[in-house]
Formats: sequence, structure tokens, C-alpha cells
Amino acid sequence: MILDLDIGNTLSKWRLKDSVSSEIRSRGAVWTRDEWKPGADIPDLEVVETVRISSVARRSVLTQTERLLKDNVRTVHVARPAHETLGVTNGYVEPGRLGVDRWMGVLAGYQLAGACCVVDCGSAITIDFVLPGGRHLGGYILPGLRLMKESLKLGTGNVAIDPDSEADELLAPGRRTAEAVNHGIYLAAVSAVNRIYAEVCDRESISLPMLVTGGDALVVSRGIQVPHAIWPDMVYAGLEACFPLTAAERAGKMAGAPAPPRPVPLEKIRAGLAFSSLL
Ligand SMILES: Nc1ncnc2c1ncn2[C@@H]1O[C@H](COP(=O)(O)OP(=O)(O)O)[C@@H](O)[C@H]1O
Ligand SMILES: CC(C)(COP(=O)(O)O)[C@@H](O)C(=O)NCCC(=O)O
Ligand SMILES: [K+]
Repeated sequence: MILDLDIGNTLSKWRLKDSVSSEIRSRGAVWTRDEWKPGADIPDLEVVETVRISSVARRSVLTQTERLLKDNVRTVHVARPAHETLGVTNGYVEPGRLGVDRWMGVLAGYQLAGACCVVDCGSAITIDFVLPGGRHLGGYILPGLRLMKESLKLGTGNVAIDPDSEADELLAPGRRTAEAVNHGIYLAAVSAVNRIYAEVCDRESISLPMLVTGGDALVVSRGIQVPHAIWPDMVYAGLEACFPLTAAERAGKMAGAPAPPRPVPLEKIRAGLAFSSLL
């Protein structure tokens, strides 16, 4: 069995994948700040031969995780950002400084769709761009929904945005503090994604397919105006592409990959941008 780990700043996500059939056997998540303890939602290490890790948490989390795994597991692959991987050139001045979760997303996106825009809605919301030929432009980082809410310190932290709400409801003026906060941060997040996408497509004269991932992908997706696909396992797909182990992975198949969305014509994006500049 393969254990894939996507350690974010908030949640450490894991899944067990069958090395022969490539099927996902189980998955779960634990808070990144917590230690792995029996009884919690942690994987059964007895069945694991190989581990693949993407971690953006403090270095100590990775060190502890590696120590824990080395005793039980044969091989541990840890993903790192690089100058060039699988045809994608890292846009950062110092490539090693790019968050490895962003790098995994960009590699997965490029494998699936070629040039693309990758939006990861987790603790932070990150928006990255890759052009034809694999040139990663760099990207944008803003606080995620939860961080925005917590930074206000209005005691509304435990009133989550209802993930089933329609974008329309979430964009209406709030009539209680929690609602005003939730609608405010939601508008901030989706406006940023919509605007950044349009600005970069306009600058680069290309309409790019957009892929969306992360814990808040579903709710943010409802406010995104352009066609896009949601891909919850995008970071894992980057790990599969970097460290292919199963027959399906070696053949370039990434688990849970959506059909790449067909982007709207560039003229339409430009018209929307021109209109919003008037407001
Ligand atoms: N069941 C959940 N538990 C915790 N956070 C959740 C849950 N569902 C959605 N979220 C949202 O997802 C975010 C975490 O998403 P994730 O992509 O795992 O973040 P990270 O990779 O930064 O740890 C939280 O900040 C929260 O806004
Ligand atoms: C931007 C991030 C904090 C996002 O992390 P996440 O929300 O997925 O936990 C992470 O990718 C990171 O620590 N990046 C390093 C800085 C950078 O990418 O420039
Ligand atoms: K993120």
C-alpha cells in the first residue's frame, strides 16, 4: 500500500492507495498541530510500503513525520520545489521558496491540461499560472476564508460559511455580525480569484483552463465566473506525477483527474475586465 500525505498549515490529509490496482482504499485528515495518536483518524502503517509527502507545515512537522515513518516503512519520498520538473519551469526567483503544495498543483495541472491556472483554497488561497511550454509565471497568495475570519477577532470563528449556500446568498449584505463577516470574506476571496484570472489572461493574451482545489474549493467555486474544474486530489496527483509507483501512474493516469474545462474566448474575459474597470 502507498501512503500519500498532503500536510497543509491547517490539516494533514492522508490517503492509502493500492500499489497494484491503483485504487484509493481509505483516506482521512488530522489537524496539523496535533500529534498522530492512536484512536485518531490516522492510517494503518502496518500495510504501508512507500510514502509520498508534500508538506508546507513547520519543518519540525516533517522531521517528526519522517522519523515516525522511517521505522515502519521501506521508502519515503519527500517532494520539493525545483527549478524544472516534468516540463514546468518554476517562475520563482528562488525556486526552492515556492510552496511545495503549489508546485504539486502546478505540475498536476500542467500534466492534465497543459497551460493552466491553479487555485488552491486552503489556509491560504493561492493562484498560480503556467503558460504553454511550461513557463510557470509565479502567482498570488492571499489569506484563506478561515484566516480572514479569524484575523477580524469578532468572535464569529465558529460560524462557518454554509458550504451548501448559493453564491447569491453569500454575496447579499449581512444582517448579523457573523453573516456580515462571512459574506465580506467570501466576496473578497471570489472577487480576487475572478479578477486575478482575468488580469493575467489579459496580460498574457491567453484564455487558460482553471483548476480549483483545497478544503474550501466547493464553496469558492460557486462564486467563480469562468468555467473551471474542481480537483480535490490535485496535490496528491502532483505526488503521483513526481514519484510514479503503480502501473496506472507510470502510464500518466492521475487519480480523480477531472475533464479539463474548456475556457471561454479571450475576448469575453477582456470584455468582463473592461466592464469591471468602469465600476
Ligand atoms: N471539515 C473541515 N475541517 C477543517 N477545515 C475545513 C473543513 N472543511 C472545509 N474546511 C476549510 O478548509 C480549510 C483547510 O483546507 P486545506 O486545503 O486542507 O488547508 P491546508 O492545506 O492549508 O491545511 C480550512 O481553513 C477551512 O476553511
Ligand atoms: C502559501 C502557502 C502558505 C499555502 O499553504 P496552505 O494554505 O496550503 O497550507 C504555502 O504554499 C507556503 O508556505 N508557501 C511558501 C511561500 C510561497 O509559496 O511563496
Ligand atoms: K492553499
